Amino acid sequence: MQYLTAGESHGPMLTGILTSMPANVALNISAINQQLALRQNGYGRGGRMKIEQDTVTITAGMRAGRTTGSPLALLIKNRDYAHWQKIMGATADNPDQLRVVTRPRPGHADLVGGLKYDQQDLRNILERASARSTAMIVALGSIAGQLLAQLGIHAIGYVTGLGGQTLANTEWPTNMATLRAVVESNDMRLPDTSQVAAFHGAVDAAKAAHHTIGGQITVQVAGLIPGIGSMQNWRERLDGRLAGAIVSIPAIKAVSFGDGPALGEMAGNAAQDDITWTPQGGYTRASNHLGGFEGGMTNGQPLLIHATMKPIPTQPRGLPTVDIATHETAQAVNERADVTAVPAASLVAQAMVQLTLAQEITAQFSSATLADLRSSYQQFAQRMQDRRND
Ligand SMILES: Cc1cc2nc3c(=O)[nH]c(=O)nc-3n(C[C@H](O)[C@H](O)[C@H](O)COP(=O)(O)O)c2cc1C
Ligand SMILES: C=C(O[C@@H]1CC(C(=O)O)=C[C@@H](OP(=O)(O)O)[C@H]1O)C(=O)O
Repeated sequence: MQYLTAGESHGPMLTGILTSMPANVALNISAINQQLALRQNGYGRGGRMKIEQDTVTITAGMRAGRTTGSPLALLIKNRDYAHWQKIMGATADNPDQLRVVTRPRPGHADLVGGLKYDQQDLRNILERASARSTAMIVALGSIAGQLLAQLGIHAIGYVTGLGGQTLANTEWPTNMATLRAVVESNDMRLPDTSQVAAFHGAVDAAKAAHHTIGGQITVQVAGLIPGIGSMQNWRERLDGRLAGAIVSIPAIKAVSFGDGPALGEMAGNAAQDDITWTPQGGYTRASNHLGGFEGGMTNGQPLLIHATMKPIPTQPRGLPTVDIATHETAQAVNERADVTAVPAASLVAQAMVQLTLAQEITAQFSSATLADLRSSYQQFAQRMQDRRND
């Protein structure tokens, strides 16, 4: 399974391709659109999210509501394109309307990208570096999620910290359906709704102070059997592949599993997950310090993946920079921006986890059709279960 996206932030549309999706999966398009709406809904987003109303159109790989096994092609239109058509250079004969960007923003791709691709107009970099592309990632991830759900695997991304404020309570629901209902009930994607007002306050304070904030995200995955991924070679370690996928999300600067950085401070005998066995339940663990991975393989515990998002780089009061046209000291361009996008990024992280798991599972098991995948996955699950009980 492979996926790619194309499209500029203020261009006409985003395009996505997803290959090797098993045949005969009934896709729920309104469920994809619901995820797109949730991605837009996060508290702290800028004016752009008032313009867009993302919905997906699937133009290939599906007939009569079911996948055919052919590559899926997706498109999401950019409503904002109506305002940017001239600036985006829809025709070659309007160079004076291009609104050239020459003052790169520290923390964005503008300067390095401009140098690398030899662009004097940094818009040619920022348009594609923009996290607008994450709308398509969420659509693709939702499709991967629908496939995983057929195997009883469910992922949810949520926010656990914002601008230095972190959730103290770790007693939020462990049942995935309840957790999802709580997370999707509030525009901060918090698993603890008693904290929503405080987190809104952090966004409001940042906005009033003319700066931006980052935060902390967790993606939790339930229902995975042990033995997905492998210790045989570094590329096959699933925890490594997930970490790479998460860090590829714009503005994500750190990723960890289970107790994460705290593991480095713990005594060795307290940092592992002791193994127990009962005739009824087979092998079990009383704890999940390691976040569901041993040797790069799932160990049957829920996955707990944490990510840190840096503050949005575009500042209402542009940061010190250099104008690339003159080399003079300048104030960075102030494109309209989000105060924070941690809630949206938690959905993007969820999508990247869904895509990576779907990639891994369709590679490990026979997957031309959903029936093939189900039977080979269940056969393996049974073998792991038998081993646990023998
Ligand atoms: C959902 C989402 C929304 C974002 N919104 C903005 C924004 O409004 N303004 C901005 O400067 N950066 C925004 N970013 C972050 C930039 O896209 C990112 O910092 C930039 O592409 C450089 O990549 P890097 O931070 O990974 O180095 C957003 C990121 C995400 C995931
Ligand atoms: C468009 C999206 O996010 C954008 C990501 C982004 C950036 O620089 O990454 C900059 C902003 O775009 P604009 O300059 O048009 O306001 C965000 O709104 C989106 O999430 O759909």
